[in-house]
Amino acid sequence: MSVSRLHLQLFTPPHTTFHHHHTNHLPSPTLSFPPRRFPIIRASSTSQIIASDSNGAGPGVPPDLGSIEVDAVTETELKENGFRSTRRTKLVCTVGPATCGFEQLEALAVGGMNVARINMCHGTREWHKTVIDRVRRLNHDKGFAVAIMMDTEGSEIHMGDLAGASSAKAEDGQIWTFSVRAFDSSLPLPQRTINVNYEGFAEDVKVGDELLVDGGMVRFEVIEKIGPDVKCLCTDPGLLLPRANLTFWRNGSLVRERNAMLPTISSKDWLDIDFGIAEGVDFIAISFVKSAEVITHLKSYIAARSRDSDISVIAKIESIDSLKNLEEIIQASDGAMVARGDLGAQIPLEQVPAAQQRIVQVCRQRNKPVIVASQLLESMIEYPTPTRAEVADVSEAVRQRADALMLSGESAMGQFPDKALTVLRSVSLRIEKWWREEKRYEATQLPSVGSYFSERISEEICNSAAKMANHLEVDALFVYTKTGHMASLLSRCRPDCPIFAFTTTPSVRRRLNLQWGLIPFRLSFSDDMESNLNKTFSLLKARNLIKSGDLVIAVSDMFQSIQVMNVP
Ligand SMILES: Nc1ncnc2c1ncn2[C@@H]1O[C@H](COP(=O)(O)OP(=O)(O)O)[C@@H](O)[C@H]1O
Ligand SMILES: C=C(OP(=O)(O)O)C(=O)O
Ligand SMILES: [K+]
Ligand SMILES: [Mg+2]
Repeated sequence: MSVSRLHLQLFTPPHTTFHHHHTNHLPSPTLSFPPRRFPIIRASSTSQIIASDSNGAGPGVPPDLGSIEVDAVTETELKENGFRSTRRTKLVCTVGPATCGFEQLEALAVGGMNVARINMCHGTREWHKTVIDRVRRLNHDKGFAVAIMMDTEGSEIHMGDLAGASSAKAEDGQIWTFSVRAFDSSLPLPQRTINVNYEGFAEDVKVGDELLVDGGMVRFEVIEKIGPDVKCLCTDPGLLLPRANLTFWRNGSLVRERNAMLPTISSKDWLDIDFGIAEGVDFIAISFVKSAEVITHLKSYIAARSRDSDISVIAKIESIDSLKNLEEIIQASDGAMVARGDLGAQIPLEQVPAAQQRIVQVCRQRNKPVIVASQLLESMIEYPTPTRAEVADVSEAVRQRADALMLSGESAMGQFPDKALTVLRSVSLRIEKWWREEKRYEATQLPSVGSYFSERISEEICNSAAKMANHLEVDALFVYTKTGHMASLLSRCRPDCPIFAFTTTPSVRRRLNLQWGLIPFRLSFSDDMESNLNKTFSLLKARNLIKSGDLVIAVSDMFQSIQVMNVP
């Protein structure tokens, strides 16, 4: 065999960190540590590698073939299409009445759902628990690694439940009453009456204000206030849906009176968060985030409550304040969502695309996963094919290289959840392929994100490894990562080849599912890279996921090196 192996290695103390502000005063880490065990660049024959066994057993001992876990769908995709064409953009599906059954969830998982989202605005905690249990069972029984995201209700102003009706039609010229009264829930609501959840509503609105349902799907004008009741004239007819969001506008701008003082996390949200922690969800998405403090506060709450504090906090960017404080919020969070539904009700619609572009870019720079959400395929709630405009919108999010795309009503209550997922999948694949073929390297500058010198070394290693992978046209990047950090640094570079991320814990593996280009595997590994590589090669080869001769680049967070090699 004429395979060669290139090994670049940097030495820093594994557990010592230097604050980079101090690097002028401290000796360089490379100088203060023992001499290198290997030359910086080494070429060696791969035949040596096969001889040693991962568990320290001698040659000839069969490797533990059952000990690598990869998502069943990804495995099929890798086998059928080879690595290069796997999907890089991740898919989040909101689970609702249309998709909460076990078989329906399975169909979504088979269709490529990476993360299942439950929206605490709707349904009961028992209902959500059933969904969580089903996803867990699906993962356990069928070999998926679908992560669970719980989305809080937040203190938005919204309509009540329509007393059980699935919708109500508001016609042009009709007078409707929006009321903060506590109606008897066992009785039907009086005709053309809508309950509002925000107690200050009747005080805050003024005659002449415009009332927008779901950011303008239906419009009213406030014509009279009578105690707790607000009489409104319908000016743009449409369908009112249970718990639809309400905003009111005066002289062309959003009214933010006492409602702007509502807490980001309401008392009901805290109960939901406790529920999420108890259930061990993987992500908690926080609605209507206004500042970084609320995120920091929640993160310390989670760290104190949950055993391994391994729940990621996603900031939903959907308010004027969240755009104002965007950089700090994203810095404090573990990821963000471009929540275009409410965002489009708070800023003029024509500003939403630029806001999306900026949020995606800031997330990428700060190395945080970002989800583009809401109305991607809205027409598919009712129709089996998307509009051309929707396809163009999905393409744009993929072209911006967002980590993930999300379905809301399309999967929660639409008639074609699986078809909608197929559209996201095929459009993602096509645009990603087009990007690679056109060699559209972006000019995006990736600033350093770490504050410690050792973190900066990891970043430089990942940046270089990704660049080498592109230039050498390797088949895959391998990353051995306990916390997932090195994997995210590679993902941030958006390399041409997929990234096989090996991690030891199931929860890290599930969370990596949200990040662009990562194929997460669970594998127990040691601090010895030689044996990790041997073990991985034999396990993946045994499952026909890689073959002799494939060119890979490997990095790890235990050992600061870049290795280039052919699979033996
Ligand atoms: N758990 C649920 N139970 C009932 N309906 C749901 C549930 N989750 C979502 N839905 C339905 O799907 C629609 C779209 O979901 P989503 O976008 O998450 O919520 P919203 O419209 O409140 O922003 C909701 O308006 C609601 O009609
Ligand atoms: C995703 C969003 O939030 P929710 O569906 O909870 O309103 C949104 O507003 O776009
Ligand atoms: K929500
Ligand atoms: Mg929202």
